Amino acid sequence: MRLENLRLLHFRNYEQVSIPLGHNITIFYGDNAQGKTNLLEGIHTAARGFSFRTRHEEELPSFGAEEWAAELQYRDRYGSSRLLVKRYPVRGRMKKENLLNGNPVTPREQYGLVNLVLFTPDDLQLVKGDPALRRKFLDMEIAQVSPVYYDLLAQYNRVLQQRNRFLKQCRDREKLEEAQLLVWDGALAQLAAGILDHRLQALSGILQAARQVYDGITGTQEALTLSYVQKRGDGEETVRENPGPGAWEGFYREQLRLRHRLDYLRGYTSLGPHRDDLEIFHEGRPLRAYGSQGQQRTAALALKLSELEFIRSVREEYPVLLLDDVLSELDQHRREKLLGFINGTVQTFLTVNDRHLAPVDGDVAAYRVREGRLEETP
Ligand SMILES: Nc1ncnc2c1ncn2[C@@H]1O[C@H](COP(=O)(O)OP(=O)(O)OP(=O)(O)O)[C@@H](O)[C@H]1O
Repeated sequence: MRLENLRLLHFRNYEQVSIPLGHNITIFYGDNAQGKTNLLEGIHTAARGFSFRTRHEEELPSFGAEEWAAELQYRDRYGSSRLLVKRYPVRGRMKKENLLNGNPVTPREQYGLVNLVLFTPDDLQLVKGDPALRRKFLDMEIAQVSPVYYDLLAQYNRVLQQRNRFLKQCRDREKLEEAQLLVWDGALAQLAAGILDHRLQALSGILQAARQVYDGITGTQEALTLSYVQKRGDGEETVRENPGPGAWEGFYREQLRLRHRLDYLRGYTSLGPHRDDLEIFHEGRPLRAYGSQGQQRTAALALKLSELEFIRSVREEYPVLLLDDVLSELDQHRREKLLGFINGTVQTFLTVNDRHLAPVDGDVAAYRVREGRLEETP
């Protein structure tokens, strides 16, 4: 997968820009608040159809503008293509179009077209931070290579919202309507089972890839392990086996039913993939509790880089890597490992304050970014 060109129109602090992206590594460097991240956001928005920084698309047009567009030219093993995402006013309303080579694409179709791995300083919190970060990590990784998983997640979230809404209605009426709740349980159980099965299947590939990086940085051997933890509302359980979606569906039906009262009192669904977590261990000890900050960051780095191998193993080509402001957060040893790992294998776009923090050579382009203008430098 190679990105070839990015065009932005009235996007953030770019009035109009066209940037050739064909190099192995492209570095956007400069002072704070100049527009470096806006460029990665532009790539992401054109590729995926949405920003990674905000859900509020009214923030994207340049100040004073209403319409904006982001266009990406890329090449994969099927040839060259063009993705265009634009939003503009029509009769007082905003209209958004997502086009692949001029033809409309749905968000689902678009999601897997350009495989991207995005790494931001927030991801360095992957080990210690909120469980939602680790769920998002898993979900984004799997959904990119599996449209089935993408659908399961979308449907699950919809049914979960409906079940939660129903629980709140019951609470407001002070009456638990079990028969209706069982109907929601059935719909949710089937989707939850599919999600859990996909996650557990993906996990061993992710671990294998993450270990290569982790061992390479720490000089250990298979020190990193992962376990999948089911939060069950009234406790938690490590999942050690995967009996398959049929068995999980039965499990969820039963366990959701047993939690009717608890869920009614709380007004939300206390069991399911939306509550689960990943526990990350170094030599058998949870890194979250016992790891040094360095170990935690190394594991986070290894897990993020595992996405590259995981996607390649399924898609047979590397995704593109977007590194937003991560280099300055890593010490020299980890920085060198990271750059050594990507250099020459993965097309990478990175932002950094100081050009010297990215001492890469080969097929590299560097741009100094100043107030939404780019200047190519050696
Ligand atoms: N919709 C918009 N229109 C015009 N300018 C915008 C818009 N949204 C953000 N900006 C400007 O973009 C700049 C921030 O850009 P960006 O987040 O890319 O910074 P950066 O160069 O990555 O900085 P840092 O190194 O601090 O992360 C700010 O000057 C901000 O005012």
